[in-house]
Amino acid sequence: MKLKNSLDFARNLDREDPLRRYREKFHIPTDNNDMPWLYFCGNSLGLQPKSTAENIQQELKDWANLGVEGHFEAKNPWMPYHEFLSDAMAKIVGAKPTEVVVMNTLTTNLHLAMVSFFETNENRTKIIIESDAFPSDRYAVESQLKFHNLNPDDHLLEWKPREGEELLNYEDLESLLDDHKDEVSLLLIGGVNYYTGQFFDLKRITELGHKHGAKVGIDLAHGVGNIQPELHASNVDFAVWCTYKYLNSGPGSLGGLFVHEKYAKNKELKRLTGWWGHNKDTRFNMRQPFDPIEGAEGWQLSNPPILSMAAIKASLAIFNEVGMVAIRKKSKDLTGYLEELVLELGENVIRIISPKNAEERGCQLSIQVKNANKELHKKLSNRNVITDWREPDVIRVAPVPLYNSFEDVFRFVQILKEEMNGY
Ligand SMILES: Cc1ncc(COP(=O)(O)O)c(C=O)c1O
Ligand SMILES: Nc1c(O)cccc1C(=O)C[C@H](N)C(=O)O
Repeated sequence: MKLKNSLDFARNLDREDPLRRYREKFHIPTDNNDMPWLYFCGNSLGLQPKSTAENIQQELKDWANLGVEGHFEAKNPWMPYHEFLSDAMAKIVGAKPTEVVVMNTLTTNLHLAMVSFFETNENRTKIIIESDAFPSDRYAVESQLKFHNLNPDDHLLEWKPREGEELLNYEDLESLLDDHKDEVSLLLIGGVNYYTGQFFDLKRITELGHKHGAKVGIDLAHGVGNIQPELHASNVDFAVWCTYKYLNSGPGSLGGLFVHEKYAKNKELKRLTGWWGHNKDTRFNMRQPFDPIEGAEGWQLSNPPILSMAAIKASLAIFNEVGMVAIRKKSKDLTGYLEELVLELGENVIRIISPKNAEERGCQLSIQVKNANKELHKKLSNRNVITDWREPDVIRVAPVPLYNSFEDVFRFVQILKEEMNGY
């Protein structure tokens, strides 16, 4: 019998992996000897699909040959280009195509959504976020409060972990809502927390929020393409995400917005507007009063950058082919294997703060090594192991099912073991 902790065992898992051929579809960075890096940073910037260049080239070619006529005559006409992304994106987040749109970037979309869904009245003035929300989310929320002349010190509430713990408990969220009865207007939660990797029960959170009269928004930066958020069924009011992490669409690429179908026809909802959100039939008549497109498209402002969208289109084609069910299945196996090998290093020297239950996390494990500091992360990088360090003391490791292998995981743990010596 092969030992789990052996290269042979890992290679065997790769041979049996139904998704193994997808690794070939990505550019994996290599060292000077053409050895592939051990890349575990798809939670920050996903790797480039080989089909991306071809997709972008098509649009460059059409622009060169057609100029402005490309809006209608390009192989993929630019005028409706964002629509080509909606079906695949909707499947990934568990939504109806009319509930999603690709536009802007994450933080911009968060602001636009808060303009619509953070409504205040005399009593309801507060927003709840996770105490360890990603900084950009916190800054965005603080600035929205200030925009409404509300002091964040009084109106920003934090859902905190218990003393000595990292993960959040739903009972504590409920107590927080009870303690601030009728005061909370919006709950904004990271669907998968960037630091711990905790994947929240979105349906449960939404039910809690709605029961207390609050709207619920989800930041899916670390969730999209990683877990299955089932946005429509969860009944969340809105969600926002980026596409440069697990959706592999390139640095600074566009974000996404989900607005639940129940708001599709609501033209009274406050929003910031632009011409791309206007009724497509009359957009070019000009001089029309604003008439929002029904659904998420009605939140668009500008005509979108086609070159970035071409990269997203390339990546979504892969997701569409594989499907989130198969991706999630491999993800649980791959991260489960990583967890097993890491725990063998000894719980007295290493600790995983991500949830133990695979249903409550995505692919990322957040690891603490006793007495280690950022130097350890540097040592790993020097050996072409790409992870990231998040202050104060966590190494985030995200094996991505589309391009990481069980062998990558095995090799990572071997190197970690060697470099941990001395801490
Ligand atoms: C949870 C979360 N929110 C917000 C951001 C900021 O995204 P962007 O720079 O695309 O607005 C990120 C990533 O950078 C993130 O992980
Ligand atoms: N987008 C990034 C960038 O351009 C530079 C550095 C980091 C990022 C990230 O996306 C960080 C990521 N959101 C995180 O969870 O830490």
